[in-house]
Amino acid sequence: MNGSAIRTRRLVHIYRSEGHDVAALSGVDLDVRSGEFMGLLGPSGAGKSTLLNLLAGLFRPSAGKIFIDDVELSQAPEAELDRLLRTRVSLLLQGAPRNLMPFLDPTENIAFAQSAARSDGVDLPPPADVLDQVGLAGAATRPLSVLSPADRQRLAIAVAISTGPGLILADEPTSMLDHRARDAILETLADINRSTGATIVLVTHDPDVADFLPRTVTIRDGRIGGEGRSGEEYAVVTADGSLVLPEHARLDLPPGTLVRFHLVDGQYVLLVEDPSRGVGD
Ligand SMILES: Nc1ncnc2c1ncn2[C@@H]1O[C@H](COP(=O)(O)OP(=O)(O)OP(=O)(O)O)[C@@H](O)[C@H]1O
Repeated sequence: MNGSAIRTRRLVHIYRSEGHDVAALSGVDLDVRSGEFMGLLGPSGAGKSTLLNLLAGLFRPSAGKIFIDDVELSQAPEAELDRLLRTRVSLLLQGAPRNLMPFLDPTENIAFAQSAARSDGVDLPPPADVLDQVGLAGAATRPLSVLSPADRQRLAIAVAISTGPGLILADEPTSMLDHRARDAILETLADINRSTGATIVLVTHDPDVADFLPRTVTIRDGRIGGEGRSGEEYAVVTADGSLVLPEHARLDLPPGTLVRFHLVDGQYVLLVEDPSRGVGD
């Protein structure tokens, strides 16, 4: 199965609460290719969870567009949207227990997660195969209370993949785990990405998780603040032609700094104007 592609254009989200509005996203243009495994980084309150929830269709953006494959979420008829989000998109909430039924064993949790898609006539693998895929074959009928935190997270992942999604959205799937468990969960997700081709977008605060991922996008103040590719940091030109400075350059280049773009041997070089030079010097 192919992974889903994501495209957002000028995505804006404003939370309206009594007395004041909060602009959580202020114009996000994000492209994720089918089958990518990528991370969303950024400081607390930057808008990562809001973006993830919008991609999962949990609520509608205040403005802008979200495409999952060729479907624009705000234009899709309700029934098509429901079906797309139920069959193609899985959201893994932060904290394994929020994704699980505590009184059901692992096999029953998978069967429960699959029940709606099965009644739509979708052909799905048996729960035992899904548990095997995440390394939980030996825990099929164990009560959740005896599973380790890492195994509970594996089960939450199993639930997320049990409907054969093309897109897995995971909110901090490795938080609250020790380093060994974290690395094992990342390997499990990487294996799912390779074997099923599903696109995976995960939110993380952990620099070690970011280093593991082939691509990261940093959200800052509700905008795309930069991109990382295999450890290399890049600034990103936005749709309106502006360039968000990397955090470290902001200290040296305060607002109002003049810069020139020079083309030298086919490469752009950014030259910072000497602030002591007056107009007409
Ligand atoms: N339901 C809500 N009502 C009002 N404001 C909200 C709501 N949810 C989030 N916000 C605000 O929107 C902004 C973005 O929040 P969001 O949770 O998306 O950030 P985040 O990057 O995921 O942060 P964290 O890493 O702490 O989870 C913040 O200023 C937050 O306070």
